[in-house]
Amino acid sequence: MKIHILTIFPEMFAGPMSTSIVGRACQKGLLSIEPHNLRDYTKDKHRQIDDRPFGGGAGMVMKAEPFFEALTTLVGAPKEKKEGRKIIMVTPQGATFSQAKARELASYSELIFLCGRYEGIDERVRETWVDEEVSIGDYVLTGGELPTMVMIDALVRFLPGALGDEASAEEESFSDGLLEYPQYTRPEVYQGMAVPAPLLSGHHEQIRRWRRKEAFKRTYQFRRDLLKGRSLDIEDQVLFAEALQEVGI
Ligand SMILES: c1cc(-c2cnc[nH]2)ccn1
Repeated sequence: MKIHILTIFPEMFAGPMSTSIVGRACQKGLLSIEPHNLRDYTKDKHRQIDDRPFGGGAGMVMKAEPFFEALTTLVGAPKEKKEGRKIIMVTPQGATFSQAKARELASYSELIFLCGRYEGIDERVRETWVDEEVSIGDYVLTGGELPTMVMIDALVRFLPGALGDEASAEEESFSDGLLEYPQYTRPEVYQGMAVPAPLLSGHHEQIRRWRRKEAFKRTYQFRRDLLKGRSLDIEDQVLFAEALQEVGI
C-alpha cells in the first residue's frame, strides 16, 4: 500500500510513522508513507499556502492551488478513477472513522490524505478531487495531521503480516464488537490487589469464559450501544446474563 499525505507539516509524521507496528510494516515493505510539503507546490516567492476568506471572517483558508498542483503531480487529471485509489480529505465534517472504515481503507493499494489547517481548505479542492471526507470525532483539532496518523495506525493492522500473533489475538476480541476484557501480568498480588483466580487456574476454557463475561460486563457498563440489536448464541446469552448478575442488574 502506498500512502501519500499532503500537509504543511511533513515533519510531524517522522516519529509516529516510523515507530512500532506502523514503522515495522514500512520496514517489511507492507506500506510506504510519503508526506508531501504543500509549500513545495506553491509558485510565489513567499510559498504562500493560505489566504484570507472571501466574505470576511476570522482566520485563514488554505489555498486551492498547492493542492491542485500536488494532486496533478501525483494522480494526473482530477477524478481520474484509478482502481484501488482513494483521495481522503480529513475534516470535522467527514463521516466518523471506525474499525469498519479502517478495515475498508486497508483494502486500497493507494491512499492520499489531504490535511487541512486553519479554517479549512478552499471548497474547489473538495469539489474537484476528493472521494471521501473522514473525521475522527466531533471536535476541532489544529489540523488533519494527527487524525491522519490515527487512521493510518488503525488501518495498518489490517495489512496481512503487519501484526505479530499476540497482537492479532487482541484485534480479534475488539473486532468482534465487545470492549476488551481486563488484563493482568506479574506480580500475582500488587498493593494488596490479587489477580482474579480464573486467570491463574491454567484452565483454558474457564479463562476464555471468564474473559468473555468480563468483556460483556465492560461493554454493558461503558458502551451499551455496542450491544443493541446484537444477536447472542446460547453460550453468550448465559455469559451475558451472569455478567449482568455480577454487576447487580
Ligand atoms: C478530522 C479532522 C479534524 C480537524 C481538521 N482540522 C481541524 N480539525 C477534526 C476531527 N477529525
